Amino acid sequence: MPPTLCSHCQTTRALILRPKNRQKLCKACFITIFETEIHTTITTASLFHRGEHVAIGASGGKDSTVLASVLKTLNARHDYGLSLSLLSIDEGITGYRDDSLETVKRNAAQYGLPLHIVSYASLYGWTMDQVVAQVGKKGNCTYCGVFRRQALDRGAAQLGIRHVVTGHNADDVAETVMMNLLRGDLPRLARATGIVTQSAASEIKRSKPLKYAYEKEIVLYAHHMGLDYFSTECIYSPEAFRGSARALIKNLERVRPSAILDVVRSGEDMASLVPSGEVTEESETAEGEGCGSANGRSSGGGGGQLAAMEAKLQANDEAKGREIDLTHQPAPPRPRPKKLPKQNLGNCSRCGYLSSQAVCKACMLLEGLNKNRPKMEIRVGVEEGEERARC
Ligand SMILES: Nc1ncnc2c1ncn2[C@@H]1O[C@H](COP(=O)(O)OP(=O)(O)OP(=O)(O)O)[C@@H](O)[C@H]1O
Repeated sequence: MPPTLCSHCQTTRALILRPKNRQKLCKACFITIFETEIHTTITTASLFHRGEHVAIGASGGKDSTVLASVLKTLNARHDYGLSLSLLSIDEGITGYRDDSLETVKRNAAQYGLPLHIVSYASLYGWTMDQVVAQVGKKGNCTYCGVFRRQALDRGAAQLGIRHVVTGHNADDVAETVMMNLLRGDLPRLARATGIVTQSAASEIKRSKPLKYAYEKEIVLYAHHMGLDYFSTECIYSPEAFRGSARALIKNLERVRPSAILDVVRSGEDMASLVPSGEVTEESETAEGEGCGSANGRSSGGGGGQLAAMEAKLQANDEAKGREIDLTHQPAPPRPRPKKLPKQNLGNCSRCGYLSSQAVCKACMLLEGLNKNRPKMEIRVGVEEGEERARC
C-alpha cells in the first residue's frame, strides 16, 4: 500500500495525526502550522508592540518551554521587535522545582535568553516545603497560586518589565471554564477566558499566547523539535476539583476532538454576558490559584468520579422516560450577575505592593502562617522532646 501523504503539502509521508482535527501531516508541515497558528493568535489579539520587553514565565515544563521556543522563533521570523527574558519563580519545592529550574537554566543557554529567578523564600520568608509542613497538602495550592501571581509581578517589576506571558494552553482554559461553570461563577469564568488580563491590582499585563493550542499538540511540538523540558508533576498538587474538570475535558476530547476549543469559545461567549467592572483581587487570583497542572493529568480518581457521574446521568435518562409531567413549574429566573464593585487601587499597608485591599492577599496568608510559626516550632520541639523523653 502506498504511504499516506501529508494532507497539507501532498508530497511527504504523513507521520502525525493532528489531535485538534485529525488532519494527517508530515513533521515539517505540523511544525509550520503549529507556529503559524500561534502567530495568528498573537497578531489577532495584538498581544505585543514593537520594542516591548516581555518576560516569559518559565517553569521548565512543556508549555512554557514551547512558549519560549516558539516566541523566540516568531520574534525572529516576523520581526516583532521584542526583547525576551525568562522569569522563573522558585517556590522552594525540593525534588521538583529545584530540578525543573536546572532545565530552565539549560533553556536560557539554549535559546540565548537572560534568566531571572525570584524565590518565595526571599519574597515571603517561606518556602512551599515549609508552608506544606505547616498547613498540610490540602489547600496548599491556594498559597502557592497567590504567592506565584505576586512573585511573577514582582520579578517582572524588578526587571522593569510590564508584560508577562504564560504557557496556559487551550486545555487549561477549557478546564477553568468548566470549573467556574460548575461553580456558577461567571465573573471568574469571564476572567479565565481572556487572552490578556490586566487588573487594577497590578501594573503588569498578563497574556496567554498558547490559549488556543491543544496540550497534546504542545507535547508533539516539543517532541518533534527535540526541546529540553521537565515533565514531572508538582508533588503538592492534589486539587481534586480541577482534576475532575480535567478528566471531564479529556473524556469529551476523546469523543469529539473539537470539544476543547468549543468549550473555550463557549466560555468567551458567556464572558460577554458578564457586566464589565473592575476586577477584584479575589477574582484576579482565581485563574492563578493553584496551578493549571494540578495533577489532574495523572488523576486516576478523576476517571472514577467521571464513571460514577456517567452512570448517574444514564440512570437519570432512563428514569426520564418513566416520568409524567404533572406540574410543570418553570425554574425561577436567576438574578443577573452583579456588577463588581469598583476597586480603589492603593498599596498594601504591610508590603507596599499594589493592592485593591488594605492588606494584600499574600500578606493575609502570610499573617496566618507567621502566627502559627512559633507554635509549630515549639510543638515540634515539644514532640521531639517527648520523643527523646520516651527514648
Ligand atoms: N515556577 C514558575 N515560574 C515561572 N512561571 C511559572 C511557574 N509556574 C508556572 N508558571 C507559568 O504559568 C503557566 C501555567 O502553569 P502551570 O502550573 O499550569 O503549569 P503547566 O500547565 O504544567 O505549564 P508548564 O508545562 O509550563 O509547567 C506556565 O506555563 C508558566 O508560564
